[in-house]
Amino acid sequence: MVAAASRIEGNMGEGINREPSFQEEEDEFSGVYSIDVAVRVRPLNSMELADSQLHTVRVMDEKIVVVLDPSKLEGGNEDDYLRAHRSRERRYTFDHVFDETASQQKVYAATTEKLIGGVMEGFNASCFAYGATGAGKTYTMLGNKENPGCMLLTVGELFHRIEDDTSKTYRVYLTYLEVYNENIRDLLNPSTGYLDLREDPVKGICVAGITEFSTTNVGETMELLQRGNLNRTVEPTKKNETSSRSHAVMQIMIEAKEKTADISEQVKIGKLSLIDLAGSERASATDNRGARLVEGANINRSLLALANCINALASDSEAAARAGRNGRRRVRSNFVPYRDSKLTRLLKDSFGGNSRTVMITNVSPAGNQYEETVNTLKYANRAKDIKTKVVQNVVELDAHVLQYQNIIRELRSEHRGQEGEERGRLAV
Ligand SMILES: Nc1ncnc2c1ncn2[C@@H]1O[C@H](COP(=O)(O)OP(=O)(O)OP(=O)(O)O)[C@@H](O)[C@H]1O
Repeated sequence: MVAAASRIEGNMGEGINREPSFQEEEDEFSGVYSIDVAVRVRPLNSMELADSQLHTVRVMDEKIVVVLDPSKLEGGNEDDYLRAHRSRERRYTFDHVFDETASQQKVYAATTEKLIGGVMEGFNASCFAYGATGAGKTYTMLGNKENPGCMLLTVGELFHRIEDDTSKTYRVYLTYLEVYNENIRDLLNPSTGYLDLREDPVKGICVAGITEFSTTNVGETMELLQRGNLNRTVEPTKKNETSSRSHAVMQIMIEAKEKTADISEQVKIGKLSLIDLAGSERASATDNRGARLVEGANINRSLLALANCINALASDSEAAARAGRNGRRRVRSNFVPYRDSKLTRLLKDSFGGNSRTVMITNVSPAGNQYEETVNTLKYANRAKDIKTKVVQNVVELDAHVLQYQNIIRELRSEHRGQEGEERGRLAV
């Protein structure tokens, strides 16, 4: 089987002169954004060290990543290689590149932290970790007790800022789901079985029947996340002892309302999606059989669908930019095959819609992971070209008042009915 990522074509050294991510409109959060793409290189693990695997990835200026072909390195000095084989190396530029010494805090500060302010102001944002199996996605997104990852650090900071903001009242609730073998399961309430996606004209893509848990502090949120993780589908594979076999999506919804709001005030509703994708993998490299092989095929199917969407969206953005440079208006856009998998339907907003999006690309530096690393970087390089348009989600409070009025009306009529029954009984 060919790894999903291999469908993405990238040129050696492409993107070196890339401008940093930008906002085309003049206001703090709304506007057109390029997807922010970061790369994180994990350290060689104990097995790779015991196996004397070559370290084939170099990071320069926290922006450039260079991958050396291990077949040209065998027996040679890695630094000599750099001088002798400059033309053979693969070199990419990204918004941020973190080497193996980068702390969880550093990765978080450059990626998800900058999404928090917008989400509190009613904007949507997404961060997802992409990479080969065992490359460090779950470590980056979730981490562990000693080194919490982006999900927990983001939630911590979010509640910090909510506490500090005395001008508004906030309501925070969260959902946590997995996409496993093309089925959606609620990780916080797995007894609900498989859930369906639907498109809401106001909320965008929604999972019908998913349980939303209201949360008021970090401790509560961590408990919910831990509970959800116990329900996540994880199996040992040859490449990773605790390989995530599903895509996990945590969504935090934040409703913000001015404390001084009068009856016609507005409610801002922001949504932050934090996504730990399952690892892309080659069946030949993982030696998987039976159920693991079927899972792998489904994982690759959804990642291939994601790659195809990224390709279509990136081509659109390039064509629009070209048309703009030539003073033309581009009218035709590519068909984006979101419907090819549950994952792409679920992430439609994150890529092609109303969301500021950060992609964290995880790679291993080990020589025996060379192909996976290069494929992953090509994929990420393509994603840099995608642009999303971010707008604020505002709901008129009048609509809520109307809802409450309806509820009060129903309760009153129920109460009246009960009173009637009571009177009837007394009269008998
Ligand atoms: N930056 C890092 N520093 C230290 N250890 C790391 C780092 N990244 C990953 N690891 C370790 O490497 C192992 C594999 O990482 P992880 O489980 O995060 O991979 P993954 O990409 O989520 O894999 P899969 O797709 O199979 O679930 C874990 O033991 C993890 O703790």
